[in-house]
Amino acid sequence: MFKVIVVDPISEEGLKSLTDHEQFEVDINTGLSESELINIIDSYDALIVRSQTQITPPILDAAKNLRVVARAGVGVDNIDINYATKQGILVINAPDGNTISATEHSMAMILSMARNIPEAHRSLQDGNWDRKKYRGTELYKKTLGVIGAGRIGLGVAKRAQSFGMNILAFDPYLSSDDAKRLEITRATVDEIAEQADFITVHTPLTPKTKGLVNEDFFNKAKPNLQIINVARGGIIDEDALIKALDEGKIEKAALDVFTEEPANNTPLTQHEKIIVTPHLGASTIEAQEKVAVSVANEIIDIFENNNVLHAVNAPQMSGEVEEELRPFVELSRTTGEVGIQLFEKGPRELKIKYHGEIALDDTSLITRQLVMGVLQQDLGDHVNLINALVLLNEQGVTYQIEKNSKKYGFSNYIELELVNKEHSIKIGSTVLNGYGPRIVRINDYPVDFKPEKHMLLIHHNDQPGIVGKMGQILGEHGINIASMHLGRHSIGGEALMVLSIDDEASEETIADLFAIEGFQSINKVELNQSL
Ligand SMILES: NC(=O)c1ccc[n+]([C@@H]2O[C@H](COP(=O)([O-])OP(=O)(O)OC[C@H]3O[C@@H](n4cnc5c(N)ncnc54)[C@H](O)[C@@H]3O)[C@@H](O)[C@H]2O)c1
Ligand SMILES: O=C(O)[C@H](O)COP(=O)(O)O
Repeated sequence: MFKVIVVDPISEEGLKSLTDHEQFEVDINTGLSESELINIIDSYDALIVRSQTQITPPILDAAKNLRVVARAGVGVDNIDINYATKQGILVINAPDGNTISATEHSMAMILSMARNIPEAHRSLQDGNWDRKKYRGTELYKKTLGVIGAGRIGLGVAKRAQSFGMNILAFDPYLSSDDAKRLEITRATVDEIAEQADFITVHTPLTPKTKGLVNEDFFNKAKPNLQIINVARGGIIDEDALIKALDEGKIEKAALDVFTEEPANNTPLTQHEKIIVTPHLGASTIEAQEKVAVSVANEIIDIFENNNVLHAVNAPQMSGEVEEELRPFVELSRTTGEVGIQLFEKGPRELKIKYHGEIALDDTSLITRQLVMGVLQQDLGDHVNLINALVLLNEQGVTYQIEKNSKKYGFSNYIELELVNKEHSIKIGSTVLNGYGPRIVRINDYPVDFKPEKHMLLIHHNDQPGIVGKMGQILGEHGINIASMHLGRHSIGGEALMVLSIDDEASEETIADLFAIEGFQSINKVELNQSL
């Protein structure tokens, strides 16, 4: 049984797949303070939020069993993603469930602002009939600047085009082909500031977008500019906005979102040139149901099938992709496990190479598996696919990836090199058609073995009789040899022997083996499981 807690108001209808599921117990407990949530969070496997509840490091520290934080909506700025990642907690969102509602709300804000609807409504309710004061502006043939042309930004652009508006858009990811197809003109932030009559922002709030619209921007703006923010408070610098309105540098603003929420009786909510709504962009019956259905179904899929569709802090994973990559996934973790056990001191750098067909795939999952294999030796089960790269960085180990689609003797080849100041070691592995995963290189030795649970890697001189002596000693210690592979540079030179044995070799066994003349070093390699 998995326990899920819902801490913000979410459509209960939309959560039905989860609440009706026999494997899940769902508690709805909204409006908790941070300390109240800290007191109860350790018994939950998954947590569902909207934008109200801040998911802070102390909450994540207390969440000893938490595997997933699910955001029933788009913006994840209320969740400390870096901390969740470090703790190995998966964060997912529902990226498209509220797109239409937020798009329509943006249009409602633009139209309300252009035609003074909230002010005129209030005035009429106060008993006035003032037609002159509330004269508005047409959208037709005006220029709309869209900053952030993603789902909502492009949705607004499309609707504004149907009003006859020209669209300028700034988004680093908007290609010229897409812009052409959508009849949108790509522009810089400055060009938008200088040319737009209306501006709407639809980026996430990030260090880069915080204050993207600022005093400098307003200094370049046209005096008739009307600007809206239905994305996140802070993308438009709030002090600069008030100053620009007060100094008549721009005409009006419409805000659905604020740096501090709830925003009650603030200079922004009370300003006569700003119309406001209390973060209502996603507040429709339809959007709330869609985001709830999305997170509920995804939580079930994660716990039942390990499928992750909308990961915020992990590579996308699905049963299908994993099935396709399964031999590589297991091989790469094992390659990491073997590598770290052959490397005596801690590595400072990992050099990862993908050659052949595998280089054409998205290898992010495989890289994380390699790193997990390396780190789990020292950090244990705490390391998972979510936090592997963060923990590697915390250990002071850098990594680099090289990809080359040219074949390297095999149709696919993965190489892990562990490096520190004193030495380095290379482990090469592949998946052989019909034979499965193999380790095919250790440093300069060509080898060919299937990694098994208990192994010994022995550097020795290539001389007659050595194998017999070794078999005898292992036999005396009651250890059966499952397989043996030899790799050497030249006859009579240095050689490498890889033994798979049925039981773990004790220190005593290894000491006895080491006494054999010609044995130079023995590395015991213990895997979590055989491949
Ligand atoms: N008011 C509400 O209730 C409400 C509802 C839904 C979404 N939102 C907010 O709207 C925002 C956009 O949502 P979306 O669904 O369109 O997301 P999206 O991911 O589809 O689009 C965001 C776009 O912003 C672009 N972008 C990122 N950094 C940028 C930068 N520095 N400059 C320009 N563009 C940049 C991205 O390339 C992307 O195209 C999010 O912050 C979300 O939280 C608010
Ligand atoms: O990012 C979002 O999805 C919106 O801001 C909606 O937030 P809400 O779920 O708190 O309404």
